[in-house]
Amino acid sequence: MEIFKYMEKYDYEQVVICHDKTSGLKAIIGIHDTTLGPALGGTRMWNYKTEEEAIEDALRLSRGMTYKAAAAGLNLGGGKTVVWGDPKTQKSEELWRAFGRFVQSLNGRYITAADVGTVVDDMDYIRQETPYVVGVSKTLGGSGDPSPKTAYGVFRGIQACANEVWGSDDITGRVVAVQGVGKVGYYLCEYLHKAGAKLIVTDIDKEAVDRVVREFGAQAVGLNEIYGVECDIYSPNALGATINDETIPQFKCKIIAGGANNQLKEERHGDIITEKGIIYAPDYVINAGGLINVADELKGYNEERAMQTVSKIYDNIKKVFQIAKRDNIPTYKAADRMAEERIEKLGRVRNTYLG
Ligand SMILES: NC(=O)C1=CN([C@@H]2O[C@H](COP(=O)(O)OP(=O)(O)OC[C@H]3O[C@@H](n4cnc5c(N)ncnc54)[C@H](O)[C@@H]3O)[C@@H](O)[C@H]2O)C=CC1
Ligand SMILES: O=C(O)CCC(=O)C(=O)O
Repeated sequence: MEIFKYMEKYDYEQVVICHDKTSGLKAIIGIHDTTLGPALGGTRMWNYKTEEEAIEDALRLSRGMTYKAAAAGLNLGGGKTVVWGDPKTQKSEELWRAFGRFVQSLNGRYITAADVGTVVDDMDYIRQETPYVVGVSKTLGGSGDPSPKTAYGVFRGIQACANEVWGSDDITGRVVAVQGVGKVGYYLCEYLHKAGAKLIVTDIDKEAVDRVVREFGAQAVGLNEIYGVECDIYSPNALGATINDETIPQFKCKIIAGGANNQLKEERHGDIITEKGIIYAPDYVINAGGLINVADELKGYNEERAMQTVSKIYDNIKKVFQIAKRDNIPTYKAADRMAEERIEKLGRVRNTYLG
């Protein structure tokens, strides 16, 4: 991979390669854009096959965070770390503390958090070396598991979609097909059930399915059946890339709105569902509740305030729809435009010399 070519193409600011022999730390911090504020994004620990794969992931993910933060209305830029290693066998206190010292050396340009392969305990070790980490334990002033907040944001996004399609936030009697009833999916089902929706669910974890059937009266279906069920809303909360050439012909829904990351297999699938008349809530706008929640820690965590900000995902989704109509483009492109416009305008505002 030609790093500078890639950085130039997508306008990256910085890539930091961190190594510590004692702990075996191999980490790559990607800082994409800090126009709006310090770059915030989680640390992913993964056993990448190659060095190149790890660098590519750090870059791709950090750029995604720029868009997520900008679209959420946060004063934050985009960053992400990948730690190259097996999260099951290669974690240690010294590894996280070595990493924490690298984060500290950036003096607040980058703030880390948890991601795939990392948990609150890892963040607590990092906190011993730097204040530039969020998603730490509640006893350290942190906000704990972000999943319920992510689910609340997805629920608010679904209400915005309902309003767009049926002219009302009320989802009483609407049928929602929920794929994945893990952390986010479970809490989402709870919100939907309380709001009077009917649930059809699937998950590879039978116990997780049984729980939502028992608690929320959901109907369980097979893993591949979920795409073709008669429903009003399809809500992906498990895997990425479930909007693809195989699934699109099966969809009977009017709305796609869920918490999973990277839902469109390819961008063109966003065009195809728009042509089919399906309203799509762009993933990084609707699933920003976790980010909004951890970002609140920077002000001294206040759960009520965090929930109020998460609730605004309703307005963010509505704004995406307005831009899509204004510019006659699919919603996934409108989301990018909304984020880019905010960065550009505020970037210019922040150019003013303050003396
Ligand atoms: N937890 C959070 O706050 C956030 C999560 N996300 C995204 O939301 C999605 C769900 O995240 P979590 O709930 O935290 O993860 P999780 O691991 O708790 O839940 C995912 C669920 O999907 C199920 N699953 C896996 N493969 C499946 C398949 N082929 N068909 C049906 N179900 C399948 C798993 O068994 C599991 O129950 C992920 O894409 C994640 O990246 C995005 C933003 C924040
Ligand atoms: O929710 C978190 O813990 C950090 C935010 C983040 O990295 C993400 O939303 O992907």
